[in-house]
Amino acid sequence: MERIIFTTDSSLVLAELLQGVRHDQLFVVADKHTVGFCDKLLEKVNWMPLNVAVVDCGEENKSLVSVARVWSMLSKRGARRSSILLCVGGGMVTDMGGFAASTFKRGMRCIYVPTTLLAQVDASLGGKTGFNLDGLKNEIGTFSEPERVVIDVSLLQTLPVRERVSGYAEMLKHGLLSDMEYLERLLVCDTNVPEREEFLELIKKSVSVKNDIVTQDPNEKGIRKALNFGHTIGHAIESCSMMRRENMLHGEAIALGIIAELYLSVREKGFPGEVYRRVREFIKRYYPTYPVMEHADTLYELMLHDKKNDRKGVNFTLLEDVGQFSINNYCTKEQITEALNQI
Ligand SMILES: NC(=O)c1ccc[n+]([C@@H]2O[C@H](COP(=O)([O-])OP(=O)(O)OC[C@H]3O[C@@H](n4cnc5c(N)ncnc54)[C@H](O)[C@@H]3O)[C@@H](O)[C@H]2O)c1
Ligand SMILES: O=C(O)C(=O)C[C@@H](O)[C@H](O)[C@H](O)COP(=O)(O)O
Ligand SMILES: [Zn+2]
Repeated sequence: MERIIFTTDSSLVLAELLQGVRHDQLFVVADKHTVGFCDKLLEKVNWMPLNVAVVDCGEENKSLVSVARVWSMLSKRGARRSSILLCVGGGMVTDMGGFAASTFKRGMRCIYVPTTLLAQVDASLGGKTGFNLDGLKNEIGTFSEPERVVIDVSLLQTLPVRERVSGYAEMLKHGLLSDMEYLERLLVCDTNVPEREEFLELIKKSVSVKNDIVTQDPNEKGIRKALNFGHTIGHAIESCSMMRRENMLHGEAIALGIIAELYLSVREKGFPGEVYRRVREFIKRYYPTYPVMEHADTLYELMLHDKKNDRKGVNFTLLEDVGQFSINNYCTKEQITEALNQI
């Protein structure tokens, strides 16, 4: 956890972390919204606005074009391996910027300042970096941890409610993977008007759930596949929606994936039906739906690209109970279609 710093004064923390880094060796990547945070974040640091790469917002820009923009800026401005790339933004920026850092000159130093709920509780942690290719999620990527992750929940004040609800889906996943007490707290918390202190506690709990799993299996050989719960189907929904140029958010797609994969868990692993129904009801109340049955064949084709798959077929993490997961389960197209029908 030493890598993860919680603070309410991120500009002070950054000034300390960047002490000794020459101003011409500090580089920044942000998107068109989050670049607005840089003046305040770096108010105590001598930095050069020319050393900033600004990419367009949104999942469709988690792309090779954006990565190349970051690489070009680094190269033209004389970045070295010992330079620092500061990634300021949501999961799009930390995944894509982290990838750029992990490959520039085969790896340069990197620090994340996650500015969305989703990035603070999930995307900035654990070292998965990458970008999308031909509509497929994170098709290209590396495992590479930033040196530090600076989590400042005061940065979330400007986050639109829809983005906050999206991030909450990954917290629900963490609740399902950890214990009933945490899941219960999430299910009774109003995602629209969270009470600040309580919300900080929930964020810290999610960070520790993710961190505990990643520490045991950083390269996803085994139990880290638990963190992919909801994603076999969720990523297919997200890709389908991205290819159709709809604007579905990662967490919105994962929430629907959680419904379907919990249903499979009830059917295949005896997950308690009552908990499934409560989680489904919560997701139905707060998240937009998607016409999955209209796209069932496309979704199945997309699932065939899931990174967890091997020759046995489409690979699912399923749950036996809250906090008890089972990895490497293979489901048939018929089982998957029945699960999609529950969304
Ligand atoms: N590496 C991982 O382990 C991991 C985990 C979960 C998700 N992800 C990835 O994360 C991405 C989604 O991340 P996201 O939900 O943060 O989306 P995002 O990075 O696209 O940000 C969402 C929007 O919010 C804006 N924004 C960011 N911070 C803001 C703030 N404080 N105030 C106002 N607006 C703000 C952004 O500019 C953007 O328009 C997906 O690509 C997903 O695959 C990665
Ligand atoms: O950290 C992990 O491991 C996860 O699976 C977390 C997910 O929430 C995240 O969306 C991740 O990027 C998915 O990775 P992928 O390997 O399925 O592309
Ligand atoms: Zn995710």
